[in-house]
Amino acid sequence: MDSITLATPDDWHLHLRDGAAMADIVDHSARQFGRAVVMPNLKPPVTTVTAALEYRGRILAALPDDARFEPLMALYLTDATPADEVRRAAETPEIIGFKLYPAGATTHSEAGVTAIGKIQRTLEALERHDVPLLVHGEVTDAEIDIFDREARFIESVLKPLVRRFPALRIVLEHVTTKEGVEFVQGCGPRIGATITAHHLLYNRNALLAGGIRPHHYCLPVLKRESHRQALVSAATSGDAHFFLGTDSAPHPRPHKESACGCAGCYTAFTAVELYALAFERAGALDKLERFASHNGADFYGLPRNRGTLTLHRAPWRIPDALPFGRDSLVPAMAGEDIPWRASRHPG
Ligand SMILES: NC(=O)N[C@@H](CC(=O)O)C(=O)O
Ligand SMILES: [Zn+2]
Ligand SMILES: [Zn+2]
Repeated sequence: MDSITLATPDDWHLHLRDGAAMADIVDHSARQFGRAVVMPNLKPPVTTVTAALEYRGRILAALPDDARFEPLMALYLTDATPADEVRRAAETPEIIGFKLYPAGATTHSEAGVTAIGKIQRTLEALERHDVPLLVHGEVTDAEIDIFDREARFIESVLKPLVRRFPALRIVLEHVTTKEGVEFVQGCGPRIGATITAHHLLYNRNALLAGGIRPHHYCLPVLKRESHRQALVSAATSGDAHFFLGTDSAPHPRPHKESACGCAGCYTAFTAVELYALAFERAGALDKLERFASHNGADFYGLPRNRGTLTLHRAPWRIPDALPFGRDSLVPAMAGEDIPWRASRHPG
């Protein structure tokens, strides 16, 4: 196959940061996606509808005039989120949901939720107003092995949560394990999961074999090959529970290439091309459109996009680095050739 055309895809999990750095990267997403869920883990975190709408305004202002890109804002849940903020979010179409970061789990999660028991009233309000809960699904206990943190979260937090709030819509963000995939497959249509391109393409050897590769360090951390295979099966199955979320998470190069490097892979520059590579390797390019363009919109009850994106087989070399505010940024597969090239045709 030399080209494949999809309905315009969406990115249901994206980090854009803010300020000059954001302005340097936001168009990478807008060139490929119709919409993106913009994560709220700024400093300080985006905890209110007002702050999210201001942030959204800065994103739109940084885009080229002819861009057709709709940021859908996630709010950052804290121990102190008032039920009233949930009501305001439910009344604001630009807000897609609330993001649960267990405190200490990942980048800028310090202000996150310290114990699920502390937010029961907020969860009740989310369920009542039908506002989705987006979850970074890892426990944070220092004694739990980092490769087991997602599986433990599913047993100790997610399963009880789903039982207690059966009508709550929940997205297990950036699922990385067989346990996560199997849990979501067994749930009804109110539970979904995003899958990143890097977790489809790489296992933990890419991080640790033959040298430590900080640009492959992200959270949840890359897992062993059997988990990657479970993710590929889920993404390419057509199962409506699973949809595209890059978790593209840019960090300045010196913060990645460091004795204590930050977590996050920058995949937005070639996002759909990376997914196409993973689907092609699985012999499932025909399933890419459902995963990238249909399932997420259906889960959120939003219309599918008009317009299309075409992937041409036209190998090209990904740059070694990109501008990122005062610094630079190393994209996924920097310096390597990628077989597909995406071009978007807004409808
Ligand atoms: N995925 C990551 O490794 N990092 C994300 C945070 C997150 O999504 O957990 C970031 O904001 O840098
Ligand atoms: Zn996360
Ligand atoms: Zn993320």
